[in-house]
Amino acid sequence: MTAATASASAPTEPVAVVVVAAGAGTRLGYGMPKALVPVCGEPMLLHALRGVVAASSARQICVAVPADDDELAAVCRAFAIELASTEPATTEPATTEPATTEPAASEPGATAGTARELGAPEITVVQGGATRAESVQSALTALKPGTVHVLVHDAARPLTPPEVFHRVVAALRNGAAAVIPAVPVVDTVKSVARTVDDEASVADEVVTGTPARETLRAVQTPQGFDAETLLRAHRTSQTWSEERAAAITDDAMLVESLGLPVYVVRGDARSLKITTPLDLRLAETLVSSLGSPGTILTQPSPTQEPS
Ligand SMILES: Nc1ccn([C@@H]2O[C@H](COP(=O)(O)OP(=O)(O)OP(=O)(O)O)[C@@H](O)[C@H]2O)c(=O)n1
Ligand SMILES: C[C@](O)(CO)[C@H](O)COP(=O)(O)O
Repeated sequence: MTAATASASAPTEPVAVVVVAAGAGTRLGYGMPKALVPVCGEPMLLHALRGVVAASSARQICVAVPADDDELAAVCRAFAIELASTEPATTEPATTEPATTEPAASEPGATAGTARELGAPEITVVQGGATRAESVQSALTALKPGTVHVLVHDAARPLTPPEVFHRVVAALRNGAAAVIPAVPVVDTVKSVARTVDDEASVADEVVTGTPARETLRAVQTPQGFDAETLLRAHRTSQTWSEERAAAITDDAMLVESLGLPVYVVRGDARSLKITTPLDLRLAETLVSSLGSPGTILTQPSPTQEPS
């Protein structure tokens, strides 16, 4: 199916959301995994998970946490309980499998059973890897069979408004195999090179070019994919050299490398990635003034251009 021929009224397909939360948060500098750092008193991951649930009808949320983590897995367990106490019961028959036969949610591949029994998305916890791409790969191995669409979302973007998820899912349902949210770049962007010899005493870098700004976008998450395509893209990247693999900064570039189109939908300034202490302060200001992801649904973005 192509984007041009797909029908907007296509039936909904099973969606899973991968939330990557295994990063160290070195640039934030809190001495703990970034996803655990509190945003207005609650772990960043919890804000992100609430945002995913408020926005999407995912049947599974697969969270990649650091290998030596207990605390983020505990956040996931607590969230599954929170969901179970707020979600209406499903019309599907409840599983007869007792929750106690499932592995604890802190174990790789573990599922928090309570939420599943009540029709909320399954929360699955896996061990992340040394890089973001490896964390995604680990989560992909734990997807439920039959998953058709996968969204990959950064725990470090805890304030992504639901509309962004909706745009991504709509593009998938309209036939895209890969779709990313993005915003225009506001600064003039330069390519640079390290200075050498005499120039090095003048400055560290020198400009090599100025790409046309109208053609540039700052890319956000969730990035959405046809599940088979994303799996194929990650499998292919596992054959890449260490140097090439180290340069992977998002999932879309893996699909690009397969020669497939990656479509772009409008992102949102509120979907900022918390990377530095200044980003954290900004996020806290946004939560204080607009509320948490589940409660900022109806607020227009202060920086959004009219659609
Ligand atoms: N090995 C890794 C590295 C990153 N991530 C996740 O990928 C997202 C984007 O990464 P980034 O913001 O760069 O987070 P960190 O890697 O934690 O940041 P830093 O480079 O400052 O350590 C985050 O949600 C992060 O948890 C991950 O799951 N596994
Ligand atoms: C995936 C991403 O958030 C898109 O902007 C970004 O590329 C992650 O980059 P990082 O290197 O993990 O900070």
